[in-house]
Amino acid sequence: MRIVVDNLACRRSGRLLFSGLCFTLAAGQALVITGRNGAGKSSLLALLGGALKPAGGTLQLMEAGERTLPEVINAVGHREGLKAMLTAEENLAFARDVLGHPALTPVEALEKLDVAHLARLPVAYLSAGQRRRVALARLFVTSRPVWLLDEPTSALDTPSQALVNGLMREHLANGGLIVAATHLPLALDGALTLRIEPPQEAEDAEVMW
Ligand SMILES: Nc1ncnc2c1ncn2[C@@H]1O[C@H](COP(=O)(O)OP(=O)(O)OP(=O)(O)O)[C@@H](O)[C@H]1O
Repeated sequence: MRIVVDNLACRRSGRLLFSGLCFTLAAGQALVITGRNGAGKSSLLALLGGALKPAGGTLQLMEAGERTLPEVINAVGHREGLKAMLTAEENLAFARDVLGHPALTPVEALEKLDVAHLARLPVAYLSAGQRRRVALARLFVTSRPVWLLDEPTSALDTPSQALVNGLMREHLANGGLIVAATHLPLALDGALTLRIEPPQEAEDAEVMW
C-alpha cells in the first residue's frame, strides 16, 4: 500500500495555504508534518481524509485493491471527536461500529493506552490527557492501516508520550502508515518530514495587513 501525493494545493477561506506539495508514503513509513500555527497541517490531514477537496494536484492510494483512501484511514484529530455524555467504552464501541473492521474490544483498546480504569466514566469527567488517550484508543478498535494523527502527544505526560510513541512504532513495524502533524518531537526513527511553509503570496498578504 502506498499514498502518492503530487503537486497538492490547499485553499481555505480564499487563502492559499500551500501548493506544489509532493510525497510518497509506503507501508511501514511515517510522515511527520510541522509548521507554524495556521500553516495548514490539519488542513493537509483533512485533505488526506477526504474531508476537504484539493485546490490542485492529486492524492492517490496505490496497491490497496478496491479500497479508497478514506476507507483505509483511522483519524484522531486535535478536537478528538468524543461524545462527552457517553462513557469511554461507549465512545469506542460507537467508533468501532462506524469504522467497521473490528479489532480489539473497547476495553482492550483502553488497556493499550493504560486507561482501562476509565472505561465506565463519561468522557465529560476526564482530564485533557485522559481524553486524548481515550481518543487514541480508537486506533485499536478497528484495523485500518493508515493513521492520521493531529498532535498525538499533546496534553500527554512524559510516560504517556513514550507509550504513544511506542504504539506508533509498533504500528509501523506491522506495516501500517502514519501521517502525524505535531509541534512536539515524535520518537519515530527514519520518519519522513515535511514542513509546511506559507507560499510567498500569503506572506506578502500578511505583511500588507
Ligand atoms: N473550517 C475552516 N474554514 C475556513 N478556514 C479554516 C477552517 N479551518 C481552518 N481554517 C483556516 O485554515 C488555516 C490553516 O489551519 P490549520 O488548522 O490547517 O493549521 P495548522 O497548521 O494545523 O495550525 P495549528 O498548528 O494551530 O494547529 C488557518 O488560517 C485557519 O484559520
